[in-house]
Amino acid sequence: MTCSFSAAIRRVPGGAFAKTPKSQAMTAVPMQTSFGNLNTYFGSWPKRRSQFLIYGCLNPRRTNAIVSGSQGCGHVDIDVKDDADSATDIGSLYGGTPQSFPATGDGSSGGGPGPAEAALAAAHAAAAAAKCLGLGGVARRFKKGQKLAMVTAYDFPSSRLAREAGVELILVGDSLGNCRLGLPDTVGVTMEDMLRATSSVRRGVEARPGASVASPKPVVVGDMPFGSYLLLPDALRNAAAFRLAGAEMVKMEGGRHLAPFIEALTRAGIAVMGHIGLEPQKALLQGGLRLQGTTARSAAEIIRDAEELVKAGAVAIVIECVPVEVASAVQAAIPGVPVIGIGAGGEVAGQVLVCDDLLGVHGRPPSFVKMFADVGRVSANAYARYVAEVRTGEFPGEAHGRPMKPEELEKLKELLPLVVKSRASQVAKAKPDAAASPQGPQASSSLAHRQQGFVTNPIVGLGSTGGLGSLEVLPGGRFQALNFLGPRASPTFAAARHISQAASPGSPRLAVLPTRADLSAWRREASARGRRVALVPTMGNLHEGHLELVDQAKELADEVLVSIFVNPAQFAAHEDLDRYPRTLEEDLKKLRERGASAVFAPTPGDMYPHGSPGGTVVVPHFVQGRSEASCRPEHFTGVATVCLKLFNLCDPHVAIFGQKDAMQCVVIARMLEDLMLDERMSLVIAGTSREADGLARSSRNRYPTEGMRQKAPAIYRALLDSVQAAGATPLSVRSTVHQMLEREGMEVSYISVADARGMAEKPDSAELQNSIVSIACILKDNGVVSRLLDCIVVPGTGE
Ligand SMILES: Nc1nc(=O)c2c([nH]1)NC[C@@H]1CN(c3ccc(C(=O)N[C@@H](CCC(=O)O)C(=O)O)cc3)CN21
Ligand SMILES: CC(C)C(=O)C(=O)O
Repeated sequence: MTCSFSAAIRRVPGGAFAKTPKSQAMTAVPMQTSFGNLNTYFGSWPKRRSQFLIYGCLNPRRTNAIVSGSQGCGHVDIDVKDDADSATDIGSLYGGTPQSFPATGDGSSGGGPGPAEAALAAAHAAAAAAKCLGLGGVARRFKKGQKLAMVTAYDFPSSRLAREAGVELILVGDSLGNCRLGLPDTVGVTMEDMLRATSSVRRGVEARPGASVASPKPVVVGDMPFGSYLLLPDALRNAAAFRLAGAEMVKMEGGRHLAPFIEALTRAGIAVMGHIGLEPQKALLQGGLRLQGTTARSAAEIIRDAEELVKAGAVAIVIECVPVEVASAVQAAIPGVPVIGIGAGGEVAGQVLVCDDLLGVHGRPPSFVKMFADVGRVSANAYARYVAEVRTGEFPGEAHGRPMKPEELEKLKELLPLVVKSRASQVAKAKPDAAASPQGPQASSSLAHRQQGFVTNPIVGLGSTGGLGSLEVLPGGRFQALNFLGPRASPTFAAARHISQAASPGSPRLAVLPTRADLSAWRREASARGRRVALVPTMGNLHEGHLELVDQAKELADEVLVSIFVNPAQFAAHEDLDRYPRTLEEDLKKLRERGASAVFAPTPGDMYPHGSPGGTVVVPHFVQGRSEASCRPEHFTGVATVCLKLFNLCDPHVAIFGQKDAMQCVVIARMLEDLMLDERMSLVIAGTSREADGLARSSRNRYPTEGMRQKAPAIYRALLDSVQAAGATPLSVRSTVHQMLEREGMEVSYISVADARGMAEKPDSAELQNSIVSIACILKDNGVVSRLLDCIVVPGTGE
């Protein structure tokens, strides 16, 4: 430790400590300082060490007490061995003996580290995490051949996440403009924007990391925005502003013409990172955001630029969007300086990516980006759930609010008897028995939904004839009313859609995906483009009901993927698997006209490589023996299994089913919940699509003879009449429907009035609200037998 009394440790904006010249008259880095000491000017200083330097105090506990919040200014210059990667130098600075990290699981000490060793290890880890990697640390890792990871950050949380992940460098990129400010490109970003971002990023780096983080703090690089370094004085002033805002280095786009700037900045104590290849601030002159250095001549220019920048003092170089070989040659030409590539291959010292690109939150990432997570999608689901839960009253729940102390509440009631009493009593009464609450519709209905976890659109199935209204089953298996009614039902809307399709000839194009491999390629492309995907699973033989699902899917996502697969596993041996109508060409034509994006039409062998149903199946036990499952015991296992396969393959944001197959909807909703798929997708149940006379549309409607067709609408009429009758109960519905349909000569396989969530049959005299009334009928005519299904949902009260 040598004392030369030439520098001061100052607290800089953002709270970090930096080493600066003692007097303002001096250059940023004192001329007499040793080369080895240079690095100490470019990192920010760990608080403990700075405090020691400021006060020259050997007792760290005492300094903690003295310094907090002070604007420290001292005068000790020390020759710090910049060894931020080893956890020893804080100890030696304070006079401790260097300790080696206790080896975990070391048998010699008889069963791992004891409490003292563990505490020491934790202390070392904390000390390491509190340090700054600094330019010296980066240089050391580079010399050791370790690859360097740099990522952009623009604010506190993105910086904290990057720091906790252990990146070496954080770039406060001017991509702030297009990524976070909604600008068309990076050109409109101002110094003000960048400084605010830089100080926030600095705070994220300084925030106390999670307990498991042992890596030192990364170096923060400020990206000089367009126009901030046109003239040398601008460059100096603006770079200094970055330094004060918390950046340890600045990055500038440009070739050898920047050499004098880099020399001047370096002389002023500001480290510079060059940026060559694609320079987005110059995109207009470079022919757009495209690959650079594609010719031998231009590649050679780039390599010379790199050499000149390094000669001028650049401590690192970003190279963007050039062929792999060019980036590799740049690194070879400047072996002493790390080259950080983006879209430039792996033969360089490190990589940089825009955080929004790797997280999947940027709409249009460049093609060289790898998306490491689909955070955009996770977020979209979270927002959708939030909105839905606010609307249904599910949120806030009891855990999300605080009650008033009873005695204060009493006093308040006395003060304001009219206002307070009524509300408090409502809540108090509604709680124990929500459904039976005689209170206002608001309180009782929202609590009823919560109890049942079920919200219905009151119009679904009740008196409507078209495919109107729909239910969304939210993550967590809840149903939410979706309002497709307005625009869909209006003729103007239909006309507008017609015109918009006609106006773009040749599109929409329908991708036909006959194999899993085709699907997977299509799906990846959709992901890469940040497109939301809605899946409409079908067995083909498409009718208007399916096409209405496609319409609704278009409202919910960017791409509509329709699967067409006649699933052998859901047909029992005696059922009509072989006779099931297969009309692929017609189906494709209809989907093309309707504007679906893609059709996945696999073979049974592709879906069941080990034969159907295969060794592993999904069994929805909870419906066994109930309504449709009582007739077709294996059917729902086949349905759930194939849907799970389809969800895994298609990875949709949302899947849409028609409500007509009520039990199927309940089975899928429950599967999503039980197998925790609801974390990544939601389910929308669309209202049953009906012919003008009320007959539910079905792929099987081709079967009925003309005579059957005449009779079939009686099914829906019977359902409606029975539930709308005054004082209707589950018992009355069951018996009325039976009588009405048997009078028509139909055979009722079952008529079920079930709890909408679990499909448990409701007791005879239970409330009819929140039930699914479902039916299967057998029609016979001239030796032809047909089985027709229908259902309606009876909504809860108060909606
Ligand atoms: N989100 C985001 N990611 C970035 O990587 C990034 C930004 N924004 N903004 C600032 C600059 C601009 N960058 C970009 C932006 C787009 C392409 C791009 O689309 N390139 C085409 C290459 C076309 C060609 O080679 O001709 C591509 O398809 O990747 C490249 C770099 C890199 N930077
Ligand atoms: C793409 C990287 C290198 C960048 O300059 C930015 O994010 O602004």
